[in-house]
Amino acid sequence: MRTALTIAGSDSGGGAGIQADLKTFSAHHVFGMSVITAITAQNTVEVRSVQNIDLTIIRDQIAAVFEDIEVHAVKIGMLSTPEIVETVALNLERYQPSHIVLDPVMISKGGHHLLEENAVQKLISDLIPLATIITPNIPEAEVLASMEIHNEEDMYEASKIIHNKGASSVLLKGGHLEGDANDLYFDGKDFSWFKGKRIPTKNVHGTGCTLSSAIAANLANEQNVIDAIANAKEYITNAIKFSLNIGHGHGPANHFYNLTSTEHAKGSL
Ligand SMILES: Nc1ncnc2c1ncn2[C@@H]1O[C@H](COP(=O)(O)OP(=O)(O)OP(=O)(O)O)[C@@H](O)[C@H]1O
Ligand SMILES: Cc1ncc(CO)c(N)n1
Repeated sequence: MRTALTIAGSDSGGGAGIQADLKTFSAHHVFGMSVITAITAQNTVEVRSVQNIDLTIIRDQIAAVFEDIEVHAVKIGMLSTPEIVETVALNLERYQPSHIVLDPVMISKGGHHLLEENAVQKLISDLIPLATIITPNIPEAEVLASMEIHNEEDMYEASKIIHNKGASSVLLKGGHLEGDANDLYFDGKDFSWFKGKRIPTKNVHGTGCTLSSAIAANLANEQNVIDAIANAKEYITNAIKFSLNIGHGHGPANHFYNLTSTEHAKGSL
C-alpha cells in the first residue's frame, strides 16, 4: 500500500485542510495519515476561531508516524506560527521523506490569517529548501516573491524568484487571475503551463488543499513530477466542475466526482 502524510490544520466544515487532504488521498487509493498543526472552527462561510496545537504533540505526531510507517510523500498545509514552521522543518529534516509538497497556506477565502505574518520568513528560510514542489496561489506568490502579479508574464518572474529561495520546483496557481485557470510550473530550467478552463462556480473552498494533496498522492504512487501535476490538475478541475452545494458560502470540491452514482456525480447530494 502506498502512503501519504498531511501536516496541516483541521477544517471543521470538512472542505479544506486535513479533511480535504485525507479525502483526496483516499480518492487516489493512497493510505492517508495526518499531523494536525491547528484546529480551526470553520465552515463554508468563515473561520471563526483557531486553536494552535502544542509543539510537543506536533513533534510527537511526526515521530509516531515516521518511526512506525513508511511515508511515500508528505503534503504540508496550514502552519499558523513561526514556531510550528520551525518544528515541522526540524522534524522533516530528521526523517528525510522523499517527496514534500508545500502548500504555503496564508489567508483563508474569508480573509482570516492562517499563517501569522511574522512566520513567512521562517517558511522561506526553513521549509522552502526542503520542498520538492511549492504550490503558491497568486496572493501567496506575491508575498513570497515580494512583487505584484497581474498577469501570466508576472507569473514567470515570480516563479523564478521563488525558485531562487531554494525549492526544487514551483507550481504557481493562476486561479486568482481573470480568465482561465492556468498554472505555471518552473523547475529551475524549464517552464510548463498546466492549463484549465475557468469553471463558473462559487464552490472553490479547499481547491488549493486538494490540488497539493493530489500531487502528493500521485508522487506517492511513483508518478514523475510532471505526470503528478498533470493528473492532479485534471482531478481538481473535475472536482470543481462537480463541486458540492453544501453550506451557504463557498461549497467544497467533490472528491468522488467519478463515482457512478449520477446524483453524487452531479454534486446534488
Ligand atoms: N473557477 C475555477 N475553475 C477551474 N479551475 C480553478 C478555478 N479556481 C481555481 N482553479 C484551479 O484550482 C487549483 C487551486 O487553485 P487556487 O488558486 O484556487 O488555490 P488556493 O487559492 O490555494 O485555494 P484554497 O485557498 O481555497 O485552498 C488551481 O489548479 C487553479 O488553477
Ligand atoms: C485548515 C485550513 N487549511 C487551509 C485552508 C485554505 O483553503 C483553510 N481554509 N483551512
